Amino acid sequence: MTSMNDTGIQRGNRLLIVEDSRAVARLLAERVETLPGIEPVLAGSLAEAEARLAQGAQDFFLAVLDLNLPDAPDGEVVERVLAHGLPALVLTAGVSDDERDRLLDLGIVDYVNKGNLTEIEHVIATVERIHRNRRIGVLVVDDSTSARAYLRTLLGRYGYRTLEARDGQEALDLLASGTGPIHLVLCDQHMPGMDGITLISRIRRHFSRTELCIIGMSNHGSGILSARQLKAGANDFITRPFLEEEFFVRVNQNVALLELLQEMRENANRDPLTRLYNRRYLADAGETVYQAARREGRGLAVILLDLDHFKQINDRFGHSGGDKVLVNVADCLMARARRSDILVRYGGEEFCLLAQDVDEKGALGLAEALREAVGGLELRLDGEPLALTTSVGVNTHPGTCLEAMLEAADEALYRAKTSGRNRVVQAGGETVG
Ligand SMILES: Nc1nc2c(ncn2[C@@H]2O[C@H](COP(=O)(O)OP(=O)(O)OP(=O)(O)O)[C@@H](O)[C@H]2O)c(=O)[nH]1
Repeated sequence: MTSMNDTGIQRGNRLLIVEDSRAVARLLAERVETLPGIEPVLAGSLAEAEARLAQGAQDFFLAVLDLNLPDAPDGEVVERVLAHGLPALVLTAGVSDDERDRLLDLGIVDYVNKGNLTEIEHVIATVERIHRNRRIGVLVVDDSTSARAYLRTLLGRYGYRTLEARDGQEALDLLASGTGPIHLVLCDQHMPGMDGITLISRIRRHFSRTELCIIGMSNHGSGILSARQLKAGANDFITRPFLEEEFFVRVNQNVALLELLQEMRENANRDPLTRLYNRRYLADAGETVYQAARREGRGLAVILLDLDHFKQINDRFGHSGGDKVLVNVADCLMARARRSDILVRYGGEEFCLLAQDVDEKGALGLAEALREAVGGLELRLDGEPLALTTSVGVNTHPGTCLEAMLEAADEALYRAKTSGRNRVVQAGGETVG
């Protein structure tokens, strides 16, 4: 198995813009400044660009280069920048086919006609893509060493992190190990042991289209294979030999679509006010956690918290005041939850924590700590200090299903409310605090 194969350089968030036209440089810099986390650095000449790079080439993740500079009229800047291992996007005022081929052969990311404003948007989209790609893992599965090396070089040009596997089994092992993370699999068809179609269908047994995308690769003339790869679960295919530009368009579009799907899924699972997970997420992810805990005989606790007399806060400070309190409580609970806990906004002013690997004593201790933490929040609304308390229901009895666990915790919470509020009550048990 071959390990992570990016250049190993931790690149920074700076974008080098080498452009002698002040108007174009300013236009680019202003657009780049709207992108979160990217810092544009301007240079008006080759000498200035080299000075910037000498201060720390690794601070930059990409360079946007004007081909004609006062001290480098014939595109000399391209090779100088590429020598630093920095991906380069070239701005031209129109190039001949020969010149374009020469630039692509040098290994630039792309070339763009800077005279055209819509092309400037393409530059911005590419800058954003490459910046994000540092977090995108691509697994290349191919038995040919040279094919893997070629794909790794291409992917590196766009800033992707690349992993390699020599055959289907290595690929499955790598995916199962959780190394990565891996967002895209580029998969050759003809490999010893397991062919591409078999590998694709085996990957799809474990990874949905919202988890990773797959692009199958087959040789020119293999006709029906691409259709079979798609039917097996590939999102797309590339016929070899391919034009590098087509390769990048397909890879980038598939990754962008995956990100969009993941963002939509994330939003569907989150409460928009507090950004905590929502009840729908608890039903999905909680069920998996519940089943695993039952199977492995591990302790599980449901802790339901409901803020006391919350209606009065809304009545006094308005809905927006109430919202601020909910956000503060959510942050407070989040700060105390462990990574393995599932914390959700369960209802209006109700929160649920599903805690793993916890026994009865631990769960009651945690519930009490959460009650105290909410009670200890120093909140002010309209300049007035606000005392907040919460009632808590706890259940550590596994019951027959997660739903039953939640119902029993809810019943305990009801008893906490009716017995005076600001206390923890255990399902089937006594008041704790
Ligand atoms: N500001 C705000 N209020 C909400 C939200 N969701 C629910 N609420 C309010 O939360 C209040 C809940 O009131 P009740 O169910 O009567 O409970 P309570 O006043 O907390 O009283 P007890 O639970 O019995 O202690 C209602 O006034 C809801 O309008 C929200 O997203 N934002």
